Amino acid sequence: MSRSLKALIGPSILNSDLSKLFEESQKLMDNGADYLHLDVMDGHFVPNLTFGHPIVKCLRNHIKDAFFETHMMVSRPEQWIAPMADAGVNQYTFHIEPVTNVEEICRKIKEHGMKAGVAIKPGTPVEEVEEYISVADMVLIMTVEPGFGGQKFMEDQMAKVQYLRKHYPLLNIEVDGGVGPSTIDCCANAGANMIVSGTAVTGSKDQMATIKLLRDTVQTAIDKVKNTE
Ligand SMILES: O=C(CO)[C@H](O)[C@H](O)COP(=O)(O)O
Ligand SMILES: [Fe+2]
Repeated sequence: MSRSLKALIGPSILNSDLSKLFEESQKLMDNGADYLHLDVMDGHFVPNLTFGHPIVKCLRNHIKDAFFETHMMVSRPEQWIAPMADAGVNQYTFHIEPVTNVEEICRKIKEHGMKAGVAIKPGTPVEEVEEYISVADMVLIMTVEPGFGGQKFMEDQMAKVQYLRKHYPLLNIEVDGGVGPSTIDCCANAGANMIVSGTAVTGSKDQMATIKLLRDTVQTAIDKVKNTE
């Protein structure tokens, strides 16, 4: 049986009311999110702080069945693998920029029962992440400088997505930053299938409709390519 790509929407709770992390997260799942994208920042790799594994573990105690992806914007990704696995994380996505042992980190993530995602910032060439595709489960192309929610989508990053999709038809490619109804066509047509959307979803009056619009747009683009093969 051939494997096929699926459109998946993972809202980011970064810009929501974090004092209500559980309620906000549950609401997103109830409104049709496929997974939750949890932005972890260490104040060193990026100039901002969010939360770490103790909070993720508390969230997991209240939300048993959602797929949790942690987007690790940290200088020492290796340090947090075991605690995040213990916190119930399903996918550990880290930036390749601050480390030299990407393969080893991916191996360790998998040994801890999680999927491994490799991420690049806008200034990092796509070739630098391409060499790790065989050891990773997903590639994240950032469409803003990591660190803050609510920034403007960087359309020029779509060339990286197009390149990866052309050469790796079944690769899970995620985009993150400034993605919403006004930029989703761009992402879908370039070939992204995993969509992180923060402000556009959490700030929307109708979360369910917004999540559906994002998913339908991406799935339609995937099906179109499938039908021309
Ligand atoms: O990783 C991130 C920022 O570093 C966030 O996931 C991202 O910015 C999502 O928020 P928005 O859709 O509002 O841009
Ligand atoms: Fe993120």
